[in-house]
Amino acid sequence: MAQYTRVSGSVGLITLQSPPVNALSAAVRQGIVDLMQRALSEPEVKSVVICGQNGIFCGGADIKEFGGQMSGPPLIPMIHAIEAASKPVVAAIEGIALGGGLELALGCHYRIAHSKARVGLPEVTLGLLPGAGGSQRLPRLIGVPAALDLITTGRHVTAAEALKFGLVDQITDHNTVNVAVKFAQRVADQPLDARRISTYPCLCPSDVAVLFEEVMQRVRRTARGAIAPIACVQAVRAAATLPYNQGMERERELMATLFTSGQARALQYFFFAQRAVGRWSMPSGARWDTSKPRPVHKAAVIGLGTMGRGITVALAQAGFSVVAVETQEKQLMEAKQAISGMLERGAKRRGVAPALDKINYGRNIQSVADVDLVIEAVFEDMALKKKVFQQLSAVCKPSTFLCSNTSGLDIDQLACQTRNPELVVGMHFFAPAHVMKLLEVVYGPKSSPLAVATAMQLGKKIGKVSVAVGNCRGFVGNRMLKPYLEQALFLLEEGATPEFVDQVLEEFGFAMGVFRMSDLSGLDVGWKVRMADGLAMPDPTTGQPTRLRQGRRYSPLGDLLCEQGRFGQKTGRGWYQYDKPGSQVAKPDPWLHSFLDEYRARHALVAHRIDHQEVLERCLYSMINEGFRILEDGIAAGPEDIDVIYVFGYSWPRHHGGPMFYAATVGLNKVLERLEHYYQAHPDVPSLQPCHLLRKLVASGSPPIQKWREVIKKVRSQL
Ligand SMILES: CCC/C=C/C(=O)SCCNC(=O)CCNC(=O)[C@H](O)C(C)(C)COP(=O)([O-])OP(=O)([O-])OC[C@H]1O[C@@H](n2cnc3c(N)ncnc32)[C@H](O)[C@@H]1OP(=O)([O-])[O-]
Repeated sequence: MAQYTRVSGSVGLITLQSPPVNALSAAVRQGIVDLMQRALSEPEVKSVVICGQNGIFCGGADIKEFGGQMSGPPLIPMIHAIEAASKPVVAAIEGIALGGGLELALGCHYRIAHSKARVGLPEVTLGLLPGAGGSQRLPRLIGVPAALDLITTGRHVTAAEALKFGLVDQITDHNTVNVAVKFAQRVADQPLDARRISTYPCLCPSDVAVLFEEVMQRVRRTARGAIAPIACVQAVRAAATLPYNQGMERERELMATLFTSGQARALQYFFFAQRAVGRWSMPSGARWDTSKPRPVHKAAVIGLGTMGRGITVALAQAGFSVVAVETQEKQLMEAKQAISGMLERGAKRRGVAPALDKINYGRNIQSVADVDLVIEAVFEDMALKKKVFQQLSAVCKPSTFLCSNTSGLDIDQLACQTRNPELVVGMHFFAPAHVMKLLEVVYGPKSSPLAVATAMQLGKKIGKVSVAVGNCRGFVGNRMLKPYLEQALFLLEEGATPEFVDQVLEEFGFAMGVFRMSDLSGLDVGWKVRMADGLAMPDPTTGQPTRLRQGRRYSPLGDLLCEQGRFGQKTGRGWYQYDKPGSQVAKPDPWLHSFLDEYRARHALVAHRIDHQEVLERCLYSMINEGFRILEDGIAAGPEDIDVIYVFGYSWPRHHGGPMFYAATVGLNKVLERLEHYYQAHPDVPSLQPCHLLRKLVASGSPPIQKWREVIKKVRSQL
């Protein structure tokens, strides 16, 4: 919807009204079309201002409309009509002008922005391109290099940067609508021919062909299979090489392909999934909207290893007072230096002062007595963590929330060490903790909704996408990773090479295949965990064969490499070889290939030809199957939680939506059928056995992902 008022006698003011972000829904577009006609037909009106209500200009096209039948006036002719208007039209940009919102502003003859406004063309992040003339007008206004940057990255720019580009005509610290109205009065009788961006020539640098080639190469490298960034480059190239009308035709063709693509559906699903995880719920019925968080002013971090340092930086940068505790003097000094360096570099990047004074360092746990929330980040060892929780419980105020940064240990066991187990939750950060967006907030059986709400709120304040999950070994992310890693090892045993498995996964869109990732993070990390679990050594008492542990198939390949000191990049050898320890350039290692041959011969394994499809299906479907088990167990409330965890924490390619969305696009019956096939071939691998919920969903006709929660509820109620 949109509202019309006449202000200062001669200015027609059109206000977009569609909370929360004044998206260009069918009703809003109809409103703009009708009210523009009205403003142009009223003789007293000499100029027009378009603004948005509640200090927000426009968040772009209404993404909710994309899935269904589009109705109402289309955007392109609406924007053309504004540009062709005989009276000056001024966009008064407050808050944001994004996507179609900025394209609307580009159709206006002038743009006035508030100094705190942000503008951008983020369509690429939704699998689209700026298809309402944005790809053609922006390069004509700000030049090809800047337009390519904005359109291919989708980044939002500040009003100051927009002014520098010439994207807006003026910025103001005052009431933007008032300033725009005065401006509109001033330009009321000025000629408009020079203000219609579609008539501008597209000014290109002399080496424009080289520029396009470079950008295309960069985009192909970083897009990891995403098609929208490539189409964005092609659309801008059309602006640079074709007359406006032909460029618009090219924009339309490219947009038509993107609009109906699976990638656009996945990215738009993911947009809403990211927001859905904030509306968390617990199996007890506690929810985000009925559980109030308690404010946290002062926090503490215990243990200043890699994770503790990152968490301290994240807290300090967000403005929290932090008590950072490390009992070892040498570690404390090193940590202090490292944290200061991280804060200084971050502040320099953001052009602010480093938050060094937000942190008080100490060696004594007593110094956390008065904090509101503690994040324990000591070594991943249950006995050690239990001891720390006992101490914290004795030292802290009774109301202090006690959180553990663990990647998979039992939160309940830690809660049991404290006086107030209801105030204990897990906060699983991902390394580097001040950079990675994901936070798993883990509730145990005793955790109160208050504690979950407070941890979720804290996560939001430090810029994380927080997902509330239940307590089980590995929580959601690492629990699903286990069958994926396991399949990758089995594939090596059966004839594949690390290079081939990685290549398939990287072609799918992962930033790194499983073996390159393992070399980067260090093979010894998992080895230590497997040793603690009694898995890494064959059991001499039972005489079990080495490829069978605890009753199921087990691959000792990783353990065997570790026994040889091959820990990955840090030792210069792992699944690959490196020029020297610490080097990042992975090269295939002939030694490893012979080692695999010998291993297969020793275990009488006959290598067979493993193709692309088998790698992808076994690695991904076994992981997805675990995802269904997680939903069945109530560890994640819905598929969106799993998908957000995987995209933000495990570099799952966003244009595939996340593992659960991917399963829905492949077809649940196909996933089920292939899992059955592989389970039959490998009956000693329980993770390949299709789980009950997957069967139930298929039996219910494979409903769309948005309806899975209903089936999940039924399955859980029957348990
Ligand atoms: C076809 C021609 C070409 C044009 C293409 C386009 O324009 S493509 C579009 C290009 N535009 C973009 O890509 C911009 C996408 N939006 C954003 O980046 C951010 O939402 C924000 C920066 C506008 C506000 O951030 P913030 O942290 O302050 O708030 P928040 O993020 O929590 O959102 C609040 C609520 O608004 C909802 N909602 C938001 N936008 C839209 C929308 N366009 N539509 C529908 N809904 C939208 C959002 O779902 C949420 O709903 P909930 O969960 O409360 O029910």
